[in-house]
This record gives sequence, C-alpha cells and structure tokens, in this order.
Amino acid sequence: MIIHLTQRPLMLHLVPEQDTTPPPAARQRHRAVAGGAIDPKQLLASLPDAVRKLHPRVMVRNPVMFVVEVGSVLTTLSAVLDPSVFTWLISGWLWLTVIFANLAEAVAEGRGKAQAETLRRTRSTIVARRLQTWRVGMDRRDWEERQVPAAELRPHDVVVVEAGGTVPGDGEVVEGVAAVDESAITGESAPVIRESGGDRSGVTGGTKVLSDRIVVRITSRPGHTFLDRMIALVEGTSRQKTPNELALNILLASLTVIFILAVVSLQPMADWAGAPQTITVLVALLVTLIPTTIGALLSAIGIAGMDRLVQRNVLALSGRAVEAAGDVNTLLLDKTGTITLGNREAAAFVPVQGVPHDLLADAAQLSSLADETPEGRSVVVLAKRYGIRERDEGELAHAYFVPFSAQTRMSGVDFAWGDEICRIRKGAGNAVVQWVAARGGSVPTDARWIVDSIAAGGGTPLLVAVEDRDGARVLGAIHLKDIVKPGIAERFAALRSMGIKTVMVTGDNPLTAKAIAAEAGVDEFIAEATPEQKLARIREEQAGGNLVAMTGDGTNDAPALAQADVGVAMNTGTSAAKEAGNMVDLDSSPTKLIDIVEVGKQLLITRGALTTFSICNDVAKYFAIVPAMFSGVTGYEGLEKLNVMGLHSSTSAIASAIIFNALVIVALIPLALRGVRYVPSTAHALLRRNLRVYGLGGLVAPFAGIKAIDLLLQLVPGM
Ligand SMILES: Nc1ncnc2c1ncn2[C@@H]1O[C@H](COP(=O)(O)OP(=O)(O)OP(=O)(O)O)[C@@H](O)[C@H]1O
Ligand SMILES: [K+]
Ligand SMILES: [Mg+2]
Repeated sequence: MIIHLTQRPLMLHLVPEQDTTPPPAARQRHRAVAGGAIDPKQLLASLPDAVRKLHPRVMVRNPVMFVVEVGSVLTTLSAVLDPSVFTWLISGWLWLTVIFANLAEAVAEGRGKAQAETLRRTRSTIVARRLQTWRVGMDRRDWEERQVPAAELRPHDVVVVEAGGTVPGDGEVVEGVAAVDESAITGESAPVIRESGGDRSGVTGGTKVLSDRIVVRITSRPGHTFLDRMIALVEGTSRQKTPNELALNILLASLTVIFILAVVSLQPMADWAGAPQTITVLVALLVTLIPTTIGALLSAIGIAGMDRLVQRNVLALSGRAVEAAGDVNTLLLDKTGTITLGNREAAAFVPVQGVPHDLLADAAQLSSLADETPEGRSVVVLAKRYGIRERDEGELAHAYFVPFSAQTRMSGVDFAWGDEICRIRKGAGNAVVQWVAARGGSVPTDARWIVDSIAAGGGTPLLVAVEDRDGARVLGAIHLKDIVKPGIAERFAALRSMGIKTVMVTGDNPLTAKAIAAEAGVDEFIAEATPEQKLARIREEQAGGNLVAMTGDGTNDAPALAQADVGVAMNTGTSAAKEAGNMVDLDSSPTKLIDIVEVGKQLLITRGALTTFSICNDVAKYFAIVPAMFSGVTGYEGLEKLNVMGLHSSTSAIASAIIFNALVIVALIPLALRGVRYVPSTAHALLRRNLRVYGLGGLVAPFAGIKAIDLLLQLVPGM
C-alpha cells in the first residue's frame, strides 16, 4: 500500500468551476458554425464529394436516389442513340438531381470536417511518458519512464503527465491532482480539476495539464479513444441509420416500387392508345412521381441533427438516443457532481459531547489516510489545520485500509498491535450507527442532532466512530460542504414547462437530499440510493411507459446511464460513466437536456415536414407530365383539361417538371441543415401547422415553379 499524501495546492481552489452557462469562448464557437445559412463556397467545396458519392455501391443505400441514378443512365443511353435537345436536357438534369442529393449529404458532412481536422492534428502530435517497469527496492517502489507515441498506448498502461504536457490517452487519474485545460475537446477555456479517487478522475486524451503532476491509467484501446470517437462523430463516418430513419426509408422504397410498377404498366396502355412513350419520358414520369425531395435530404437531416448537438457541446454516440430525446418525459439526475459542483470538502469537525476536537480530528485523519476520494483527501487537509501531524509509513505498517464503496458508504482503517485491535470508520450517518450498534456500542443522543443539523443545511455529514478495548462509540461528525451549481433552478423550471419531470437520485441521506432538492428546484428526490436502486427507478419509469433520460457522472451512475433511453454523462465524470451513456455533455451542465430535447424534437419535425412537402409536391408534377404524354392522342383529349398550367409544349412540360424536381432539392438544403424551427406546443398543434405550411406549400409551389421554368424553356430552340 502506497501512502501518498497529496496536498491539494491552494491555487487550485481559486480556479473557477464549470458554470451552467457556456463561457464566451465556447459560445463563440457555437455561433461560428451554428448559422443555418450555407454559403455558396461550402456547396462548391462539397461538389467533389458529391460526385464521388455517385458510385453505385454508395447510392444503393438510398433506394429512391438509386432509382434516379439508374434512370439517368438509361436516359443518357437513349440520348446517345437518339440525340435531341429534349433527351439531353432530361438526362443532364437527372444527373444533376442525383448530384444535388449527394451534395446535401456532403455539405452536412463537410461542416464537421474542419473540426475533425483540428482534432486529428491534436491527436497525432502527442508523445506519452509511459511508466514501464516497477522496480521494488528495499522500501522503495519505482517506475522507469519511456517515451512512446500516444497511438501505442494500451488499456492498463500507466503514464505520467506534468504541467505543460498533453494527456496522451483517455484514462483515470490514479495519483495526484491537477488543473487541466480541456479546451481542445470542449471549447471551454476555464481549466478544470482532475484528481484521483472520486467522480472527477476521468481525463481525456488531447487535453493539457496546466499545473502539478498526475499519474494516469489508460482505459481506451488504440483507435477507440474519445478523440477518435469525436472525429468519427463530427465526420459522420460512424453514423448508423436510426430505427425511425429505417422505417421512413422502407416507406419511401415501397412508394418507389409502387410507382415503378405503375409506370411500367402504363406503357402497354399508351401503346394500345397509339401513343407509345419513349424511355426518356417514362423515366421522367417515374422520377417526378417518386419522393425524391425527402429521399435526397433524409440523410442530411440526420447528420445536421447530430451536428447541432455537437455545436451545443454534446457528443451523441447514438442517433436513436437523439430521436428518443424528442419524447423524453422524465429526467433523473444524481446529486454530487451533477446538481452540485462535486467539490465536496471537509469544512469542520463536530465532536459529540465529551470528546475533544483533536481526538476526533486525529481519528478522522487516520481513517482517511488511504482514502483516495476527494472527500478523504480534504479530511486529511482539514486535520492538519487542527495540528494533527502526518503519520509515516513505519507507524502505519500494521494498518489495514478499508476503501470507500457506494455499497457500504463507509471507509476507514484497522490497526493491530499484538492482540490489540483498533478500528476506525467514517461514513454516512446510518451506516456508521449500524456499524457501532453491531459491535454493541452506543450512539450518544447529540450525534443524531449533529448529523441532522449538518444535513438540514444541505451539507453531507460523515460520522466518525472507533472500536478499541473500550468498545465501539461515535466520536463526532465531519461536515462536508458542496455547492449547488448556479442558475440551476430556472432551468429546471424550463424543463417543467416542457413537460419533463426531474428526479434527483442520490446516495446521500434524506435530509441533505431534501435541502439540496429544495435549493435546486427538482420535482422529486430519492435519497440513500444504491446503484441498483438508481437502475430500478429507471426500469420502473420505463415500465410505466415513460421515456427516461439520466444525467450522471459517477461510476455508481453507470448502470443507470446504460439503462436510460437517453444517458447523458458529464464530461467531468468517470470513464465508466462516459462509456455507459449514449451522450457526453462536454459542458457538464445538468440541464443540457433542454438543448438535447430541442434538437431531438427539431429533428423529428424537420423530417416530418419535408416528407409531407415531398409527397405533396409530387402530386402537382403529375398535372404537368400526364397531359403532356397524351397530348394530341385521340381518345385522350379529356386529359388536356389537366394541363391547368397551360404549358408551352409536351417536351417543355416534362423538362420543366424534372428541372423543378431537381431545384427543389437545392432550395431545401438550407432548411434540412438548419432544421424547422421548434416552438414548444402540443403535438396536435404542431401537426396542424406542418400540414398547413408544408402540405399546402408542397401542393402549390410546383405550379408556380414549373410554369416559370416552362416560360424560360420556350426560349430554347427545339423545345
Ligand atoms: N470517502 C468517503 N468515506 C466515507 N463515506 C463517504 C465517502 N464519500 C461519501 N461517503 C458517504 O457515502 C454516501 C454515498 O456516497 P455516493 O458517492 O454513493 O453517493 P453521492 O455521491 O453522495 O450521491 P450521488 O449519487 O448523488 O453522486 C455519501 O452521501 C456519504 O455519506
Ligand atoms: K419526385
Ligand atoms: Mg456521484
């Protein structure tokens, strides 16, 4: 057992902690990329990618646009065999239709590329100082240091990082405490504290250590670091279709098949009527009928949704979670580190009657010597102020340390001298009371009063007890202080107005929980919750038909984060929490769910609105193409009535419909990327509004658009 009494340097306490509002630097970054408008340069830059995506292997993933591509090939062939202005015009615009669809996706992906490039540069330059061998001397243990490229680090490797150095990989701080600049990852310029033990032990590769020295045990495999995942995410390479997206794709593919059958069976009819149609016209008819608008924009909408989350400093590792976020109705949060700053420190020793201060301080310190949690270290620091001296290793040779666990809620030490044994424990009030009672000891009446008064003020009381030849007894309490993150109550109120219930689940005692719950303004709280109970509460909510989000930072939150529909891990948290959740909030803001829900809703609404628009605007094109196909055919004069737009000629009518069909995709790229604005309202009102705007708009727009294009095409000779 190494006893390493790291004293927290005082300057660290002056470093500002994360606030719930993003700092100016991060906000600026958001603004820089968040603007919905795309500039033409972006379109141009994405053009090569759009052309590359024409490869059938890529296209086949999008059935609707794949059909258009096959149509483009067919019409090009017939244009070669039977050249005319009309056939070349149609085949040219069909290719453009496919390219525009690819362009939408390429532009959506391109937005993350620059960010990915910066992240790559960070990653490639890191050299790790790996601790290789563990030489065990007489009474000394030592590591040998070797420099290796960060990309070679494996899980369980141990590295050292000193002030000025870059953390070479994701891992846990196993020794020391440091101020870390995480701006490369979070865009946040204020440094944060990373320390061994508690819930702030996780460090991320690519961040910079500003002060002191930490020893880090690597937890990520090469190529699977947080930075790697972030790069894949902003580039969209790891993106998988969500269940909703798949369902919509199947619907679009089915519609496409139906229209292919309809168009194919049209030919014998037309033959019989004495008006056989060319391949070019049949393909043109098919392309206008199938839902090309949504087929072209669907993937871009999904990528843009993930991108909007990145802009709000949330890394969503699953698109399904983003969609689920749109419908969340319960949010569970843990207390320490999520609702509070998580900087729980010993503020005072409060002995029971008859016990001197320094006896309590000494016992508290002894029980904390090997307690690597921030709470434990802060007890050691406080004890020094009571004049308690440090123990050296020789004095502690017979000590057996009992580490803290969320199950026992206690930590401590056992000493043995010959046949005499002395045990010291500190921990949650009822855990220690039970421990004393089990040893036949008594709990003085003022112990309960001390514990309750600390808790009622929102502090966390830890009782300290000993067992020696005089029996087991409580000595007093340690007052741990933590602070509720600023501005949190208003944001919980905002969640309430969105119809989301907030529940705080904490391992802390009911009185402390009640005080913090009242201050933070959560709707409900559960105290003395074990990891299993956190998990059970989520299952219960889910069984009741609720979609549950969980926000947490600790290893004890990991099971709950994994079970929740939306599991948001704080970036300040442990790597276990970050692995378990499906989103990581780089700002570590407990109310980030507000943004996540907005983005989720916006994603669903945008997809719905553009699907409506797509299907409605195909109907109108029908009025342009069908009369054109049968114009001048005896027996079908009635169809001429459908030519309500009074289009110039049948060729120009068909070409206008195809050109309009292609242009509508380009016109809607900005909307697909920006997303339809989300105004909080009922699902019913939203649906009505969307049908009005996008349904009616979809019906009317083609009439005006096709007519305008037709007027221009009249001027082209040969049309
Ligand atoms: N180092 C420690 N030694 C002894 N007891 C501790 C120590 N740290 C915490 N405790 C006690 O154990 C209880 C449970 O701690 P745990 O970390 O499981 O939950 P928590 O962090 O308080 O709550 P949350 O789940 O909201 O983060 C604490 O409320 C405290 O009373
Ligand atoms: K179409
Ligand atoms: Mg916790």
